[in-house]
Amino acid sequence: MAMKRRMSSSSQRMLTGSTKYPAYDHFKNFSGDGVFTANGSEWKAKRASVIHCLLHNSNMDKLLEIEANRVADSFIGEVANALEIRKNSGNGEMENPVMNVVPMLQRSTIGLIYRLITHNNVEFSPTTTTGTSRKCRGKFESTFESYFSLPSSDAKEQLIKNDEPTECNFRSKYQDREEQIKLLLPTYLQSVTRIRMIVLAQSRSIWYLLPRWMYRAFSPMYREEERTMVPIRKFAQLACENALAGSPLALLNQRNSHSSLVDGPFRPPEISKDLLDEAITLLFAGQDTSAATLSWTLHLLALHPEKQERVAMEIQSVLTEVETKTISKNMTSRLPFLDAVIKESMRLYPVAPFIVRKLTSDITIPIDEELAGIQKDPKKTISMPASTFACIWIYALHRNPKLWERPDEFLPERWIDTELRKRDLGQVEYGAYMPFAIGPRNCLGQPLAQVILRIALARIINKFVVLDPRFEALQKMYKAGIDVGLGPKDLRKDMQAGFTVLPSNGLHLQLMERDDNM
Ligand code: HEM
Repeated sequence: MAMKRRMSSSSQRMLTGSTKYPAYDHFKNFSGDGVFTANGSEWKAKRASVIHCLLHNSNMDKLLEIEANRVADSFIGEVANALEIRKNSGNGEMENPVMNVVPMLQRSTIGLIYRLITHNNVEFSPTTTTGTSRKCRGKFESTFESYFSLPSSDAKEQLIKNDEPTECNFRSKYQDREEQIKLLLPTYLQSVTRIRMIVLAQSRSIWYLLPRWMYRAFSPMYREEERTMVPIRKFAQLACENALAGSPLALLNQRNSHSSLVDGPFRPPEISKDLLDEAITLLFAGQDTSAATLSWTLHLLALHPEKQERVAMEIQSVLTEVETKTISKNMTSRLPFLDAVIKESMRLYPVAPFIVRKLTSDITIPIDEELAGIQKDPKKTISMPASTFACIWIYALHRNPKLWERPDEFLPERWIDTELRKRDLGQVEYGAYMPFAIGPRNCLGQPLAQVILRIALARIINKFVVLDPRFEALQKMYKAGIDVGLGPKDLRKDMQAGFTVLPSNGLHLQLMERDDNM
C-alpha cells in the first residue's frame, strides 16, 4: 500500500508546484482573463473575490437548495412537455418514448447557475404545474422573494447598469432583457457545446505551439472560434446587465479584482471585461459540468437497474420519514448510496478528463507503481525539470488497475463500508481520485456542485425509473434464452471529444414515472 500511495501522490506533487501559464493560453479567447485562465497575483485576487462573492454570499445555502430542487423540477417539466408533444403528434399509443435527456439537463442546469449568479428569476425550461419549486419557494418565501422577485419601485437601484429608469420603462427594459436571454438560450447552448471542441482541437494543433498573434492572424480555426463566441459573450453580457444587487455578479462588479474597464467591440463600456470574462467562466463551469455529470450518472444507472433500485429505495425511505417532496442539503447526508453512486460515476466519467500544468520546480517521480521504491533504484524514476508541461490524465488515473480494484466496473459499493472502501479511500487521500482536480487550482465550485448533483439526482430518481432501451432489449433476449455475449459495459457510450466530455450523440433514455413516487 505504501508503494501505491507514493505513486499516486506524484500527481499531487505535480499539481502543487505548478502553474497554468502558458498551458491554458488557448482558453483565453473563451474565458479571457477570468479566474480559470488568470495567473499569478491576478489569479489569486480573482479567486479570492469569486469565492467570497459566490460561496460566502448570504443565503447561498438556501438558494442552492431551492435551485437544485428547481433543476429537477425543470427536468421533470421538460419530460412532461416531451410526452405531451408526442401524444399530440399522434404517437400517443407509444407508452414509453425514448428521449435525449442531455439537452434537457443542459437547459435545467443553465437556469440554476444563471439565477445563482444574477439573482434574476428567469425560467428557461417548462416547469411542472405541480412543481415542488413552488412549495420550496413557500418554505423560503422571504429569501426567495427578496432575491428573485421582479424588482419593486425601491429596488430600482438593484440593477448594476441603471440608467435612472422610470417605473414604467424600468419594467419593460427588464422584461425585454429577460425575453432576449430566453431567445438566446438555444444558440448559447449550441455554442458552448461547440466551443469545447474548438478549444480542444486548437490545443492539439500546430497553433498551440505558435505565438497567439499568428493564430489570430492566420488560422481559420480562430475565425470559427470568434463566430462561436458571439452568442456566448452576448449571453454573459445580458447576465451581467440583469444581475441584481447582492448577487455574485453584482458584488464582483464592485471589487477591484474585477472592475478594470477595457473597451471592446462586443460589450457596452459599463461592464468591465473582467466581469464579462468571469460571467462567461461561471456560466460555463456551473452548467456544463453539472449537466454532463448528471447525464453520465443517469447513463450508468440505466445500465444497472439493481443499483438504481437501491438508490430509489434509499431516497424514498428518507422522504417518507420527513413527508416532503423536496430534498434539503441536510437530507443528502442521509443518502450514502446516492453519494456513492455520484462518486463512482465521477470516477468512471470525470467530465474534465485531463488537466495540464507547467511545473514551477524540478520533480522526480517513480515511473510505475511497482518501481516506486525509488531509493533502491534511482534509475527507475523520471525527472521532470521546471517548465515541463505535465498532463494529468484524470480519466486514466481513475481507471488504473494498479490503483483501483475492478477499475472498469460501476461499483458504487466501493465507497461504502467494505474492504474495497478501505483500499479505495486510501487512494483518494493520496491523489488517485480527483474529479475536481486537486491543489491550489482545484475546482472552486466543488461545494456547490456536490449539493446540486445530490439534490437533483435524488429528485429525478425519486420521480422516474430510468431505462436504456438497448439494455432492456438485451435483457429480453437474455430471458428468452438468447445470449449475444454483451453486458452493460458493452453498452457504455463513447465520450464526445471536448475539454469537458458529454456522452457522444446524446443520451437516449425512457423515463417511466414511479408508481410509488411521493
Ligand atoms: C460536476 C461539477 C464540476 C466538476 C466535475 C468540475 C471540475 C473542475 C476541474 C477538474 C477543474 C480544474 C480544471 C483545470 O485545471 O483544467 C475545475 C476548475 C474550476 N471550476 Fe469546476 N467543476 C464542477 C463544477 C463547478 C461549478 C458549479 C463551478 C462554479 C459555479 C465551477 C467553477 C470552477 C472554476 C472557476 C474553476 C477554475 C479554478 C481556478 O483555476 O482557480 N466548477 N472544475
